Amino acid sequence: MTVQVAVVGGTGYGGLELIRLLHMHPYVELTSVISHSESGEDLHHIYPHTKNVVEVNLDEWNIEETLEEVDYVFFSLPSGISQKYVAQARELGKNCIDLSGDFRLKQAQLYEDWYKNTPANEKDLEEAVYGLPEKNRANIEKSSLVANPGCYPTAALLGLLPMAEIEGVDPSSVIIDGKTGVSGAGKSLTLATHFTESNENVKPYKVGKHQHIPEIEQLLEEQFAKEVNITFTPHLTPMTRGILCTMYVQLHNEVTAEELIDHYRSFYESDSFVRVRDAGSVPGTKDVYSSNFCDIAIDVDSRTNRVTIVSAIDNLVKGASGQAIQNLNIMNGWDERTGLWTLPMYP
Ligand SMILES: NC(=O)C1=CN([C@@H]2O[C@H](COP(=O)(O)OP(=O)(O)OC[C@H]3O[C@@H](n4cnc5c(N)ncnc54)[C@H](OP(=O)(O)O)[C@@H]3O)[C@@H](O)[C@H]2O)C=CC1
Ligand SMILES: CC(=O)N[C@@H](CCC(=O)OP(=O)(O)O)C(=O)O
Repeated sequence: MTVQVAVVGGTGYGGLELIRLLHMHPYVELTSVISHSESGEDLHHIYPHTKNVVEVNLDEWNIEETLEEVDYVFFSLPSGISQKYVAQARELGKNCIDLSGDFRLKQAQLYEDWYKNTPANEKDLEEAVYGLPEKNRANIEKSSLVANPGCYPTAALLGLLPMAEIEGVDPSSVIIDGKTGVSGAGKSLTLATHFTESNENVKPYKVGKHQHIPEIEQLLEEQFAKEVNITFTPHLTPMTRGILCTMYVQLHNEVTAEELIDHYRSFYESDSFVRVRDAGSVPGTKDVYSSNFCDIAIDVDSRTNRVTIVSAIDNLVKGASGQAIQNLNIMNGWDERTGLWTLPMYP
């Protein structure tokens, strides 16, 4: 029942979170952690908190040797870089789960426009399955290349998908106000993530230009079966982990918050990681910290007939590495919660 797994990009934040979570997985043997910058080093020399618990020596990317015994490869590399390594692994017949944005957008031109990079090869793009289990479970089961969703799209889509079944909802009325912790930017320092810039500050960034806009629209278009243009503004906030999306949708029929809550609960009946709040209760990022949960609240403003939806995730878990492991579980026919069923860390 055990599968052999490798992580590529082992010293980045996503890679490190994969290592932490895979260590708790009963059916996984972490055979290799591949690092371009630190190969040959023991992991605990770079990250002393791993000592005596996960003892690995970092491998270099040597496709034939390091991946020989491996069944599944997690890629936690920057967008634009990942596609090249994924293509090599797929030539060897490896199952791949990619955390970057390289395989999420089905239209190559959209990828070029928003990521300003060359798109992945046509065959891999066509075969990649968008790894949002709550939407795509049946396709993920059969897939050998999973494009793990972006962090904001995970939070936004889980909050918005059930609205497609509410009569008279125009998805182009959707406004998403997103807030993220600084770990969302990865471990490399930039001026924006510098302590003196991000501490005691909340700041919008990539206004109207964020690469997750076409990803959210692509999935909403599938769900609503019509063209969708959304407004999305992300904000950097002074916390380490967490994504909170507060979203507004215009209603054209009269629906109560209680009716919507009932609808959301039946929509997510089989989805263990989505928790819908009772009326009047709203989640914060702390309610899901270090866990694979997505907590959702819904309210209706009867004065404006607008719905407010709040969705909270941990960007590194449900927004990246936890969801990637949820996808591994689905690909193997295991209970989706395997290795992930933990309480959020609180306070
Ligand atoms: N952080 C987050 O919350 C989320 C991240 N993602 C996506 O996951 C991926 C990883 O993100 P994250 O871990 O945060 O980023 P980091 O910058 O923390 O890590 C990326 C790692 O990739 C490796 N790497 C960097 N440049 C190159 C290169 N030119 N060639 C080969 N390897 C390289 C390095 O690890 P090494 O030297 O060890 O190989 C680096 O540490 C990205 O695509 C990101 O967009 C998706 C959702 C959420
Ligand atoms: C704080 C911060 O900068 N967060 C990043 C998260 C992006 C990410 O991880 O997404 P991709 O995988 O689509 O590149 C951002 O907003 O661009």
